[in-house]
Amino acid sequence: MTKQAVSNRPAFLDQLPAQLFIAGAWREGNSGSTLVTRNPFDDSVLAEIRQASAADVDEAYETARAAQREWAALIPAKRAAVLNKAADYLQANYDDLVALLVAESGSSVLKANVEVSGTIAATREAATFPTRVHGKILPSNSAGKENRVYREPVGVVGVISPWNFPMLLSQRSVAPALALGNAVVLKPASDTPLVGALVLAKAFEAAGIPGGVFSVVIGSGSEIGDHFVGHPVPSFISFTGSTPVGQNVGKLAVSGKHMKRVALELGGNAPFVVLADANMEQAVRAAAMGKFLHQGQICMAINRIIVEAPVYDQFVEQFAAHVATIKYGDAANPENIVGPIINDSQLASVQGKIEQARSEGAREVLAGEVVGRVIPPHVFADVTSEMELFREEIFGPVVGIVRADSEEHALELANDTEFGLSSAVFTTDIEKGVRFARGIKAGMTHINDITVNDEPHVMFGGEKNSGLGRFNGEWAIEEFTTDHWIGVQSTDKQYPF
Ligand SMILES: NC(=O)C1=CN([C@@H]2O[C@H](COP(=O)(O)OP(=O)(O)OC[C@H]3O[C@@H](n4cnc5c(N)ncnc54)[C@H](OP(=O)(O)O)[C@@H]3O)[C@@H](O)[C@H]2O)C=CC1
Ligand SMILES: O=C(O)c1ccc(O)c(O)c1
Repeated sequence: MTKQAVSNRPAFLDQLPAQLFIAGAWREGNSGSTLVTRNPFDDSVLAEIRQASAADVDEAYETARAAQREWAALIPAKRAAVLNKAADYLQANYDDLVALLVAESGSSVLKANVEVSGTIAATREAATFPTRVHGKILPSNSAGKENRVYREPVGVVGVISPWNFPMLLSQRSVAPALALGNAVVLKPASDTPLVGALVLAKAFEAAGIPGGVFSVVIGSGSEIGDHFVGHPVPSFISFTGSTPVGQNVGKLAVSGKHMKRVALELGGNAPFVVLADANMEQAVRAAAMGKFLHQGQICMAINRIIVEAPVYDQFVEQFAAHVATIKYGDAANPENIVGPIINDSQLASVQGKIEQARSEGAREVLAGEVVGRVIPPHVFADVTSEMELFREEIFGPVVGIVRADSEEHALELANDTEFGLSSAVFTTDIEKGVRFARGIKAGMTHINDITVNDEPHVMFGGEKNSGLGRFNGEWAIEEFTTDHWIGVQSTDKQYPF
C-alpha cells in the first residue's frame, strides 16, 4: 500500500449547498433524518443534508408537471442552449469535480477524470437531441385521411442513480430526458448525493433551467423509494443499480396504481475471454484495467476471466505479475488505481467473496491485507463454474480465472450466467472474434478491448437480468419520447350508420 496521503476537504464544497433543489430553489428537506456524506477512505465528513420527506417528493413532481409543457414548447435551440451551458459549467469546474468525486466516491484520480469528461460528453450529446426528434406522416387506406405520428416527450421522468459512477449515471438519464422536453426529478444514491446530484443541480441552475424542470431529492431508497417510483406524476422511471432493487422498481412501475415505463440498468457478470491466438501482452493489460478500475465497482467490470487452455498458465503468470504492480490506497494519491470500497456493507460483501473463494478451493495467486476499506487486488485461478466467484457479481477488486478446454467451451462458460451486460473476447483473428462475440448473449461485447466501454452516441444496455432498455444517442431519444398517432380525416367521410 502506497504512503497515506491526507484526504483534503475539496474547496468546491464551499459553493455547493448541502440541500435539496426543488422548483429552482435550494432548501432543507422536511424528513426528520439527516444524511451525512463522508469520504469512504477516512470517514471525514463532507456534508450533512436534511433528507426529503414524501411531501418534498410530491412538491418536486408537482412542480415538474407544472413546468414541463412550457419547457417542451421551447424552440429546440433554447433547450439545447441550456444543455450546453450546463456542460460549460461542468467544464469550467472540471478539476474541482474530479477532486469531489475522489473524496465522496473513492474514485481514483484516473477514474474521476474518465467520469467528469464522460459526463460532459454525455451532456453535449444530449444537447444535439432537440433537433433530432422527428415524427412520420403515413398514407391511409381511408379516403381523405392523413396519418401523422408525432414523437413527443413522455412527460415527467424520475431518475434513480447509483454510487459507482454517480455523476455520469445520473446525467446519462437526466440530460437526454431534459433535452427531449421532459421534466426530471432525480434521486441519487445516499453514498454520493453531492457528485450524484447536487453538482448537476448547480450546473443546470447556472445554465438557467426554468424552475421545476429539474429537481433533486435526497433520501434513502428504502424510505422514499416506493413513493418516488409509484408516484402518479412520473410517466417514466429510469433506474440504475442492483438487479434485486431494479426488479422491485420494475414491479412497482408496472403493477402499481399508476403504470409507467421503466429503463433498468442493472447488475453484470462480464466474461473476459482470452482465446489461444490472443495478443497476450494486450490481453493481460486490458484485463487489469477492465477489472481493477474503480476497484471493480463497475457494472461492466470484468467479473470472470476465461482463458483457453493452451495459454492458460502463461496468462495466469503474466496477469498476476502485472496486477502486483497496481498501486492501491488513498484515492487522493494520483499514483493509486485502487481506492477504498464505497461503504462497510459493500466491503463485507467483497471480503465474503474472497473467503468463499478460498473455502471452495480456488487457487489464490495474489492477495494482500485489507486496511480500512482498501482491498488490495486479489487474483484466484482454477475457478470453476460452480464457485460463487464465477456465479455472483463481485463489485470489488477480486477476480477468478477459469480454464476453457476449447473455444466452444469458452463460449459456453461466457454465457453461463443470469446476466448479459458487457463482455470481451481477445483474438488476433478479428472475424473469429466477431463470430464469437455474436454468440455471447449480452448487450455489449468488445473485441480486443476492455468490457468497460461507454460512448454517448452508441447504445448502452444489457440483456437477461442486466436490465431493460437502452441509453445514449438515438436509443435515448427513443427511450425518453413516445409516439402519438393523430389521424386527420377530411370532413366528408361517410359512415355506414
Ligand atoms: N447496469 C448499470 O449501469 C449499473 C448497475 N449497477 C449495479 O448496482 C449495484 C451496486 O450499486 P448500488 O447503488 O449498491 O445499488 P442499489 O440497487 O442498492 O442502489 C441503486 C439506487 O437505488 C436506490 N434504491 C435502493 N432501494 C430502493 C427502493 N426500494 N426503491 C427505489 N430506489 C431504491 C438507492 O438509493 P440508496 O442509496 O438511498 O439506497 C440508489 O439510489 C451492483 O449490483 C451494480 O452492478 C451499478 C451501477 C450501474
Ligand atoms: O453501470 C456502470 O457501472 C457504468 C459505469 C460507467 C459507465 O459509463 C456506464 O455507462 C455504466
